Order: sequence, then structure tokens, then C-alpha cells
Amino acid sequence: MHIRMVGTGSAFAKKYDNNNALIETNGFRLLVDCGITLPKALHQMGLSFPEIDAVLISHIHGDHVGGLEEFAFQMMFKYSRKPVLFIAETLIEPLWEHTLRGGLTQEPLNKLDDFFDVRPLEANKEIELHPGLIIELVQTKHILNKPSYSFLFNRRFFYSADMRFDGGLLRKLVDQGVSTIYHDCQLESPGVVHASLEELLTLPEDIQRKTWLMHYGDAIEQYEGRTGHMRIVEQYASYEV
Ligand SMILES: Nc1ccn([C@@H]2O[C@@H]3COP(=O)(O)O[C@H]3[C@H]2O)c(=O)n1
Ligand SMILES: [Zn+2]
Ligand SMILES: [Zn+2]
Repeated sequence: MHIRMVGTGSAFAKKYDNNNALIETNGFRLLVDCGITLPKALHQMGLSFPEIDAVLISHIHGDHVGGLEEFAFQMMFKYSRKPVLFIAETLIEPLWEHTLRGGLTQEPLNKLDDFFDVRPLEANKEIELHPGLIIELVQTKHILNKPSYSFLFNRRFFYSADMRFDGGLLRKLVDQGVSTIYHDCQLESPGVVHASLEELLTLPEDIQRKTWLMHYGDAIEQYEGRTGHMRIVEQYASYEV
């Protein structure tokens, strides 16, 4: 399974695009989150929307869903296709009512299903998105009373959505066989709604060696060599996980 980050930046980063990714396996290309900067970043990578087989959403923040309106419009009016949208069932209503409805509604198109082939996902339950690509949604803490889901792919690759530090969960995942963790990282403390670098540096060495940092601020270059045993995911680079 390959992963390419379309962006590795925090919500307010300006040197890096929104933390969105492409997971590619067996000819299937899954977009993980679709933020504000995604349409342009994807274009700069030489890709267009019809080349994406499905999109998966972690939570309702602009750097994760802000590009969905353009995705929906392009697919509907330029390509006459309805993209597959994998999304936790708890996020379906808020995505439409709070994010997309205003821009997309034009009678008779007035619901999420008019624009996307919606595939609701249940947390803590494995599902095969495509042959060879199994996912489990893990609800992780981010903003109070606002659901956010991290992703476990093929039981071995953990991709954090925006989440607060949870060393116990990471320990459990590694003990269960997870070999690679991509984790959002806020460089400055306190993290508040994200794991801070300071907190991530408290992880035991064996977990740090499996951990790669993403969703970072523009100051990341100043932190090179200061991330313990954790590596930094590079924007646009392709990795085998
Ligand atoms: N209680 C909050 C809520 C949000 N934020 C900032 O807003 C950003 C929204 O996207 P994000 O990637 O979740 O990161 C959030 C914080 O930077 C924050 O700092 N405190
Ligand atoms: Zn974010
Ligand atoms: Zn967020």
C-alpha cells in the first residue's frame, strides 16, 4: 500500500497544503480528506478529480472537508459522475447541513446523495473498501462533542485524524501489530486539540520509531533533528506503508 501526502500542513500553515493524503493500492486510489487547498494541490501533482476512486472523511473542519464543494461540482458538471464518499454515519448530516448545503443546493439537487455515492461507515468495525484495503474507524478525541475519526488500514497502518495525545491508544495499537503511525503534530505546546510534539516525545522509543509526523506548522524545518526517533512525512513524497 502506497501513501502520498497531498499536503502535510496544519490548518493555518501557508508553506504546506492541508493534511490530505492519497492511498493507493491494487489500482485503487483513495483520497483521505479533502480540505480547502486540496483542489489546487491535487492539480499541482498532475491529478484531476476523476482519477480518484473514492474519498474518505475524518471530521468536519475546513482543512479536511473544505474542498468537497469543488470536488462535487466538478464531478457533477464537468465529468457527470457521482464520486464515492466513505464517511462515518455520524458525520453525514453535519457534512451536508453545516458545510455543503449552502453552496451545492440548486433544485432539484438538495441532498448529499445527489452529489455523492454515500457509503456510511460504522466505527470499530472493519470494512473492505476495495479488495486488499481494509479500514476500521477509530473515534479519537479532538474537539469536545464533535466526532472525529482516525483510520486503521489493513490492521497495520494507523493514520490519525486530528486528535489529542493518546499514548494508551498508540501503545495498544502497536501491541496489536500496527507497524506505522502517521500522527498529526502541533509543534508548539500546549496542543489543546492536537497532540503536541512535546507530548509525542514522551512516547516510548519503540512507538516513536514507528511514528511519522504530519499536520505540522510552517516552522517544521526548525524542528529537524528535534523530533526524537520520529520521522517527518514530506509533502508530495510517496511512501510504502
Ligand atoms: N478549540 C479550538 C478549535 C480549533 N482550533 C484551531 O482551529 C483549527 C481547525 O482545524 P484543525 O486542524 O483542527 O486545527 C485547529 C486549531 O488550530 C483551536 O486552536 N482551538
Ligand atoms: Zn486539521
Ligand atoms: Zn480538526
